[in-house]
Amino acid sequence: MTHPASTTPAGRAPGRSQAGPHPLGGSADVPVGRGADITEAATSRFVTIEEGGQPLRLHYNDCGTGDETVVMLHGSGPGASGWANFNRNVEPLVEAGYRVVLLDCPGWSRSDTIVNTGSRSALNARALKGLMDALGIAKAHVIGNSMGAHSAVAFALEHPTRVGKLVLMGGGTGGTSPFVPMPTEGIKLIGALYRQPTIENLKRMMSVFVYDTGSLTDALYQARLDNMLARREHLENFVKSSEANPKQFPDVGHRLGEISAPTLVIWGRDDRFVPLDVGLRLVAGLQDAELHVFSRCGHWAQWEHAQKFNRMVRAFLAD
Ligand SMILES: O=C(O)CCC(=O)/C=C/C=C(\O)C(=O)O
Repeated sequence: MTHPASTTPAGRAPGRSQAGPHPLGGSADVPVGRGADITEAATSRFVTIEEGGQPLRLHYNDCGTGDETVVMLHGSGPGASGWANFNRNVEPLVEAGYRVVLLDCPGWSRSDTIVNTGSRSALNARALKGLMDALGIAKAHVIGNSMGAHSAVAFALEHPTRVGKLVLMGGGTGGTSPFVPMPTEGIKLIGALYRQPTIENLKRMMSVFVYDTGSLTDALYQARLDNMLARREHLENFVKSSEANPKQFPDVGHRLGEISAPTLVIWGRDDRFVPLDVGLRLVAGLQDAELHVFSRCGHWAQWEHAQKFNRMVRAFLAD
């Protein structure tokens, strides 16, 4: 894989964690503890790792304290971020005693931009390893949504001793569905939105994204649009990456049997981005997996059915 240097100004020492805004004070390296307000601003951090011989600055949110860490990896939509994807899922895990880390993958939100011509699943897995190494996290449970699930599987394949349990929603491997025309309608709408980032195209994408569009507020649309337009280079570089390599998320179905990590697979029956049969492939291929399907649910199970999702994940991780 080759890619131009990221936009990070040279000279930052890889592996050093740097504070983002931290109104609660305290060390840049100390996550916000239980009980303190868990907000995006209070938990915002930066770390610089090395990728392809270049410094790559990553943004992440570090929430709670605990002996066990849960890392959450977001999806590939324009304007996505760890916080945008998982803000309904952080506090229940912090309250259960976990440290929760939300990574913004390279090319999203406040992480450095990048043109990726290889496997984006593998790139994100390297970023996760670099983050964990920088933070001294030896092992973590990994929760991945869509692209985040593809990346979690790539990480488990490359670093099996660094993974506790996996929770995969709406993703986990690329490949062709035997039942649904590809690219799916949702993936086509994501591509259109990257190329023409307008509120109209955002609403078109989100109208397919979740089952109950009544839950999508103007505030959510605006926040998402602001996120998208704040980093136009991310949008442009996603398009360049896809043109250079249309298979950003390769099919690793033939390698799923290598993964022994206990895995909870969760899908929306009405997922119009990554179809349910990918979930069936995961359960069939992984060594130790179980599947839960939500009816009345699209591509964002952790958001659309947050309370039940959080209860299930807490029980699965504690088991
Ligand atoms: O192309 C794939 O297989 C992955 C698609 C994907 O990751 C989409 C996710 C979108 C979001 O999570 C989002 O827009 O928040």
